[in-house]
Amino acid sequence: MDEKDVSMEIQEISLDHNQRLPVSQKIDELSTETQNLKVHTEVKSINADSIPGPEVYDALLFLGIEYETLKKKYLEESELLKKKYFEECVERKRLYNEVIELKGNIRVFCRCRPLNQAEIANGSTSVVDFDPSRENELQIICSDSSKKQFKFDHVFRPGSDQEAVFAQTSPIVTSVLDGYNVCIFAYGQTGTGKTFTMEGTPENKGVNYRTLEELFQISRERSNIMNYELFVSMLEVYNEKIRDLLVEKSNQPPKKLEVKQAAEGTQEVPGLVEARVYGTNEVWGLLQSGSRIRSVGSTNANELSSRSHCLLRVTVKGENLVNGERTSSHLWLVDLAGSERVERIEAQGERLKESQFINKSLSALGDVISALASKTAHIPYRNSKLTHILQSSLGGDCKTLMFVQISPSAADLGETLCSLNFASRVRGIGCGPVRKQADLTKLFKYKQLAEKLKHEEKETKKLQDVCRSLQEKVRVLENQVAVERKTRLKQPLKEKKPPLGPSKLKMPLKEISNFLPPPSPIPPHKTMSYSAILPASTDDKENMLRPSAAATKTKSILQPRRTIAKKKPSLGPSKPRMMPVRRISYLLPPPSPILPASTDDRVNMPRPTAAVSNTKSFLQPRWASLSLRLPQTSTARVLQPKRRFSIETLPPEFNSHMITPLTAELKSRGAMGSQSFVRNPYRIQRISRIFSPLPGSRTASGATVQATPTAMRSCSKFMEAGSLRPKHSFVRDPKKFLYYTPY
Ligand SMILES: Nc1ncnc2c1ncn2[C@@H]1O[C@H](COP(=O)(O)OP(=O)(O)OP(=O)(O)O)[C@@H](O)[C@H]1O
Repeated sequence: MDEKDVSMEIQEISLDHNQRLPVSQKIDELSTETQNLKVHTEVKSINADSIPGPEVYDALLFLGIEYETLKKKYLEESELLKKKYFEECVERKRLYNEVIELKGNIRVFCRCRPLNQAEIANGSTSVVDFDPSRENELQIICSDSSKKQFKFDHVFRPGSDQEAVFAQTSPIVTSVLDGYNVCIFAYGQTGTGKTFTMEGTPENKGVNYRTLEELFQISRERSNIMNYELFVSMLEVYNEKIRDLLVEKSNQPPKKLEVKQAAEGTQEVPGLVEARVYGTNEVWGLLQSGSRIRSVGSTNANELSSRSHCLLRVTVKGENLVNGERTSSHLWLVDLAGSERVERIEAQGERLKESQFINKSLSALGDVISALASKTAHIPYRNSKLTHILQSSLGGDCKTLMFVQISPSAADLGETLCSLNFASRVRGIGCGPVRKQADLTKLFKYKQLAEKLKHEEKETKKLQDVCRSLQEKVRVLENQVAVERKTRLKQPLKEKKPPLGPSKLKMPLKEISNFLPPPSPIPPHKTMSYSAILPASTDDKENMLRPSAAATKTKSILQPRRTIAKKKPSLGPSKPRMMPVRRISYLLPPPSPILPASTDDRVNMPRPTAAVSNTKSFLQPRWASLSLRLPQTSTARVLQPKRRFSIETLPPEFNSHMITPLTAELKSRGAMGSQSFVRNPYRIQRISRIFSPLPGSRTASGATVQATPTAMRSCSKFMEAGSLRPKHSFVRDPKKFLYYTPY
């Protein structure tokens, strides 16, 4: 019986009897007891030693609080540091850009390669001379032993290594991280080291690799506030065709690439490979693979001559982690094809064609640079693929750096001078910040505006002075008028003449259009007063001009300060007497029926025509609108007033001294007469203006005519009412003048 059979038997026994064996039962009981004992012992030991006291809890609590405080402090300080760093970055960016702007947005570095083996073997000598005291200058010894000096932003001598070159270049390339578009290109004769400067060799890596290395380095440094993504594209422009250098060569024909304008206005090449790069390790391999595909050929100037322009584009997309600001900028690193003379390299066939394309695009680049220099409105970017691609990164706010590569060999003297002259022209663009130069044009405009403003201010000041002096004169005259008015008001009482008018008619000077005549030796009934010209019961009464029918009923109207007369058709045979009134408000009759052409009694109005009669009276007023001659015994017919205007007359003693522009002219023509021009009030206006006194002229009595307020008002009034406008706006104030108001 084997072991299997025994266990089967035990199982059967157990199942049969449905109960366990006493041994196994005992074992179970014992194991349970042991377990309980174990737990009991453990619990006992815990109670004794392991439960921490309240001091431990306190300590734990304290540590927890301290941990929280420290954590909070750390977070605060790191925030503060971040902020400070950000501020520093902003300030650095601002200062750096200021420096770049001051130096010029286009900078030119010159690099001279050493004499190569072949040249040394040929016994070629160097024609480039460097003055140790002048770092940025070089001299070219011409064939006639004369020296030509050139100055650039930096000059690298044959001994300068790649590191020294990049040390000067790095501030410009890194501004791409601040959101600026940057373009660096190497220009020069074939075999002068353009590719060496830009690409370099595995032992002496050039600007391209070092740039990416620097960009990675800085983006790592700024990682706490900035997040950068770097992309690389590589293309060549060969015979005016764009070729993607990051696409592996295949049997399929290459994709046709074109320059297109993106929605944001930048120039893009749709379909161009854009490789995201994360570190320097992959970059070198990528650049090398691109360079390998590049079109090269052998010329007698360079065994591995670049037959195309090689463009490396680094796109930087940045996100500011503090303020969320996003930037996207391009850095172009261009290795141009050699600027060689076709005949010099003895190019033929394919090489000749290549050279022609190369020279054409280089000349287009020269044109763009010239246009940028002369700030012409149109920059011919589209004349070549090269300039079209670089459009967004050449000129304006972009930062441009040009390496002009030269050979020291005497054999290359001509080409060297050509390259240096071109580079000098390019540098001319960057003489001073682009924005500053743009401001100069604006500055000139502002200067002109400022001068104009200054002149206008001067004029205004002058006018204000004139206005002030006129106001002063008016004030003086107002006082005089007030005194005169008082005197006149007293006089009629003394002489028992009818009162001049109710005192309530005392109006401010502005509203006074006339004064009553001074007391006259002529009996009252012969003077041109209201009482005289409005007899109560004769025909003359009807002939008198009156303002309205109602007016005649009111006595107050008959005693105005301003005398109102009505013109009559016939005034009788007697010689009319000159009114000593200075101004009379006159109501004009309708023109034709009431103004007989040939009676002495008519109202003789001055007019400047040759037909005017010999009567000099119309010439008497100096500031008068009209001189009025009225008969001593008038038999005027009452006429319906047509128009109302003011007439001024002057006392006869003014006659001989009155000189106005018009009288002078009329006198000289002998054309002064007495013909009335009442019919044409517009002419009156003009005459009134012309009759206004000459500045500073004085009357026989010594009064300054110019200062007479009536004259001023008279003149201004007509100027205002008629087509003749006052010269200056300040005399347009309607309150200052009485108006000639036709009604
Ligand atoms: N500064 C330098 N120091 C040492 N060697 C240099 C220097 N510059 C150029 N060279 C060497 O001169 C040769 C020609 O240089 P490179 O090919 O860069 O000229 P290139 O201007 O690019 O010519 P191409 O326009 O024909 O392409 C290379 O062998 C390069 O290593």
